[in-house]
Amino acid sequence: MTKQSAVVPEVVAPEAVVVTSQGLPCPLRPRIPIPASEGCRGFAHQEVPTEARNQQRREISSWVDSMKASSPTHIQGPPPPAQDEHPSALGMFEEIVSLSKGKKIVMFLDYDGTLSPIVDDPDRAYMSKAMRAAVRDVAKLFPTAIVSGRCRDKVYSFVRLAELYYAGSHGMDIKCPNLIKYEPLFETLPIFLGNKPVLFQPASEKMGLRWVLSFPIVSSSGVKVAGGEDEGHPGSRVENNRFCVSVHFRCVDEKRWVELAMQVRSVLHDFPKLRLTHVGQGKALEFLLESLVRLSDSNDVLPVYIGDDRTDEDAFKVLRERGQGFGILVSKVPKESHATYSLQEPSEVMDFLHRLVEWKRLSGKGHPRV
Ligand SMILES: O=P(O)(O)OC[C@H]1O[C@H](O[C@H]2O[C@H](CO)[C@@H](O)[C@H](O)[C@H]2O)[C@H](O)[C@@H](O)[C@@H]1O
Repeated sequence: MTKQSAVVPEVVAPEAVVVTSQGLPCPLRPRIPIPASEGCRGFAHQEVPTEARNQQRREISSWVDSMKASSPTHIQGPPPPAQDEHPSALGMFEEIVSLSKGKKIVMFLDYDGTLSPIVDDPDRAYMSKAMRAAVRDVAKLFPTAIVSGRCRDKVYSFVRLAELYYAGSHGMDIKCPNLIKYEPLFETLPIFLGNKPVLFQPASEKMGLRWVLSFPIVSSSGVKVAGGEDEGHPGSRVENNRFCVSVHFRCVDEKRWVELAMQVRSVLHDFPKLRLTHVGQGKALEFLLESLVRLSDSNDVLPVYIGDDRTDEDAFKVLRERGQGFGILVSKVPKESHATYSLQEPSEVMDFLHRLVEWKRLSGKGHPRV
């Protein structure tokens, strides 16, 4: 990262907890069987032995800590200093484009915190017109995918560019562009040709997510956990992302996060197919590389993934493990990351996209192959 002061006054703003219907590892699944409640509105109050409850609290606390540490942040103060481990992608731009020599760049862009600034109200995380224009220009030159935890329709309603790939619900809902403009890249891929969008939905709506959401999420003590007018945890919010649910902590008093996480967990015991977890975007990236663009075996492809939070780490890791392409972390503060480079905020992401377009236009004839 670029400049940073020694002490950065910072309010840590946590990522949402994600409840997903995918069968992912589940660090927060209750270890103690809790009797099922009758019906779905009420959740039976149960006595959990004190030692077990303390153990649960310790687990949750450490999970909440890791969520804080890996989440997008609000910075109040001067920008952070250079971070050697993840040098600025703008500062290293020449090196980056030299890595792409003879390769086809494929762009993967996270949405929240990458293309739009983090804001308190998830429904108002708008993308600027200038950013939309930058993404549109990039997509004219390189295959470009938006990879998001949000429901695909929602992220599309913010981005509104039909020529992109969209992976919503952390990769559980993937759609190709209506019009494929990259035939020269995909000559071996009849799946893309013919103007037919391709959908990939590994999760199933039969898993009951809609049913869960049609009721208030109520804790075992009868307190509504999240969503709307919530007396128990003011500021909390549940977001329906179609194949997963986000429970937002950002506007909840930090002292209540552990309690809120414990309530979310206790509520979920009646829904065995749902998991409370951090999910990642790595699977979406792999799917797009392997199953859709079928570029994974290709040595002449350079995937570039830009993202800001823990779910993006998964994708950075995939790229590192493949030894293919690289991740760019969007963060104002130093973080442990599998990314190779960094950018501080969405405005720098836009600068990077502009430079990529300018470089491509100067160096090539608008053909995707470098
Ligand atoms: O993968 P992403 O596109 O980054 O989606 C991850 C989550 O993004 C949204 O939440 C985050 O942004 C909100 C708006 O700035 C912010 O209020 C919230 O605190 C952030 O966690 C989205 O609302 C979630 O559903 C996504 O899981």
